[in-house]
Amino acid sequence: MSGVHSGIRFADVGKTFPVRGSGGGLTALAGIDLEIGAGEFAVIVGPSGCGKSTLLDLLGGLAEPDTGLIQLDGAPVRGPGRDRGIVFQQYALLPWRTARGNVEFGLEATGVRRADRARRAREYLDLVGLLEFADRHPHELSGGMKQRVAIARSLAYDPDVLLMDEPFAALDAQTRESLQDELLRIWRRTGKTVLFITHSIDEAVYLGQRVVVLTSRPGRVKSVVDIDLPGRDDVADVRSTGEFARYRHAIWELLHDEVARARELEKEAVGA
Ligand SMILES: Nc1ncnc2c1ncn2[C@@H]1O[C@H](COP(=O)(O)OP(=O)(O)OP(=O)(O)O)[C@@H](O)[C@H]1O
Repeated sequence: MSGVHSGIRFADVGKTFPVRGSGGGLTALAGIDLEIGAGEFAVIVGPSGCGKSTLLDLLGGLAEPDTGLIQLDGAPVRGPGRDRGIVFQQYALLPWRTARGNVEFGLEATGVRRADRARRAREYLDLVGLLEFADRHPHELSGGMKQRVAIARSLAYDPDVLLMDEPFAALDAQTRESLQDELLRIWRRTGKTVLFITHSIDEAVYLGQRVVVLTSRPGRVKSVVDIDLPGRDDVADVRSTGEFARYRHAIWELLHDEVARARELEKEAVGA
């Protein structure tokens, strides 16, 4: 929608939050260098509090970096925009609107004509398999369905990039796995660039073409792991394969020390 989508670039990005009463600051991210190609599915993992959400907020234009540069398609990010859709852990649906009404909501603000809104809402509810539930309100939908509505709502703008901050964390294991498959299917069909945050190593290995491991705070890129599971679509239960286990273990090892360090930091903060 915004010309040719050529990808995302973080160059030496840092973010420090002021700490009230101390005169100092808390550095959430420091020296982040990362490039994500157009159409790539990248997953970010890291210990709690290492700045994952902050990284996504910066790319979403919800916050500004203190140092460095974030570029989308070669141009600096200067605020939120319809070229980036965001899906959070909590569905953030409007309770008084139906599934269809929620998907149409964002389009209303952007001046899309009524007939076009209805067409797009139908198209994207169909894409997430919820066409039959279009007239239900959020309280009549399961958690997984609500999250699918939220995904449809983000996709309806036709953003180039989908930013997902632990979107499946609140769901039960089975629903989570089926939404992972659904997301992969949608990603393949739409060719969107996806940046996905998770705490689950399994989820990261299952979804990502690359898994970016961040250090404990301040978050830096510790390692980027290429995931190559060629048999993913042919194997009934790819999570049980030796290859999957090897990737899982490699990322676990990378994370292990960082999680321990993050715990120490937490203890120090409480003791301070
Ligand atoms: N607006 C803010 N003001 C002050 N501190 C903040 C703000 N937002 C985040 N932080 C702090 O910055 C650090 C990074 O937070 P962030 O939410 O990005 O981490 P995270 O890796 O997403 O954590 P989690 O895995 O627990 O969700 C944390 O220590 C957090 O307390």
